[in-house]
Amino acid sequence: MTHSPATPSAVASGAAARLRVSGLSTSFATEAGRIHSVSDVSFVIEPGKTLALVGESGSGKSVTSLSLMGLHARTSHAEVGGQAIFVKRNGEAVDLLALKESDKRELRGNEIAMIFQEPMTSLNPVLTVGEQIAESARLHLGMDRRTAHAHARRMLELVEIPAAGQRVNEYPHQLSGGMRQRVMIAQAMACNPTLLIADEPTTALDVTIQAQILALMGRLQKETGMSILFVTHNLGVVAQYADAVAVMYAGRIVESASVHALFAEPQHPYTRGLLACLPGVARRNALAQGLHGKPVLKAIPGQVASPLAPPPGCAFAPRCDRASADCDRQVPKLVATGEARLTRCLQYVERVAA
Ligand SMILES: Nc1ncnc2c1ncn2[C@@H]1O[C@H](COP(=O)(O)OP(=O)(O)OP(=O)(O)O)[C@@H](O)[C@H]1O
Repeated sequence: MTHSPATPSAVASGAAARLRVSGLSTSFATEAGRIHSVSDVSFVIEPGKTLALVGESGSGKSVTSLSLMGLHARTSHAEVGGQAIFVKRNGEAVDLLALKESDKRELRGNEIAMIFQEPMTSLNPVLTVGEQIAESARLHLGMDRRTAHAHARRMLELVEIPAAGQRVNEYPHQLSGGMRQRVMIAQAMACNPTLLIADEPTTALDVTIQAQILALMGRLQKETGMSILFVTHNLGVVAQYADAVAVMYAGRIVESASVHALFAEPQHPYTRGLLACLPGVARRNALAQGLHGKPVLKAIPGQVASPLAPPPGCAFAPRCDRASADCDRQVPKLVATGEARLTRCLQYVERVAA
């Protein structure tokens, strides 16, 4: 394990944190060399709040969430450094990155649950949905078979699956995509997690179903007080469902702020570019419209730097219309630029230092 120097915590408001990630870095050994997919990522998620991790494809969002859960394939030769302090239900603080595998397994599916974009890759095709939900209840809550089955049915009702008594005995392939995503959420909620990591959970669904699933997650969050780390590339979803947002570019967080502050006054040139790429109406109405405005990230001219050969300075500099020669020399630090706001741009480093 490597350890990066401490950096300021993103979107820190002084409130107690459910999860405080500091200096998370992940690299993979590949035939072409070591790939640094995530570098020095820091953020805070408060109890009952949602932090959206947003960025273009390949920016390191999924690697960040998988690193927190210790879910990289052994064959990827992942090296993960930094700290991720998670506060358990009983108030005990543990570093997720330093836990033994058995302790990690105990937390996963119990205090921390995860849902992904494609439920078919996570659900077991040869078990009924009821058996799968019941299995985690038996494992983590110590329920006997009969109680766990009843619990599974209650969970399907909780996620508003009609005819739950019948569905509980069906196999994943018998359900629609939206229903399968509800089953994943039911499975995730079966042990009443305090942190839900949702990696693009609605991207594969059509807009109406997306809205229903996101509304369901919002309701469950209100009822249970769980925190959510929401990985997405959809700014509309961010605007409508998150409290705070961290924007990733080429493996680093380049800006973090409350959702309102970020949409009202984006600071980093990359964030400004992302928002400028949105259609005018969608941008103006993003906070109000959310999902129905469909403001999905659009391409900014130029290409994302290769993680195999990152530029020595700011990775966004080659695409940035405000870059100066200094930007190519050093990676800017993430600096506090306002209340619960951080930006990684030389312009702000200089402004804060002045
Ligand atoms: N196991 C691995 N081995 C080598 N490189 C990897 C591995 N997993 C991810 N990467 C690389 O790390 C970078 C970040 O990938 P990641 O999947 O986190 O991006 P993302 O922001 O989640 O993108 P998307 O929205 O497309 O899922 C990419 O360049 C990817 O190719």
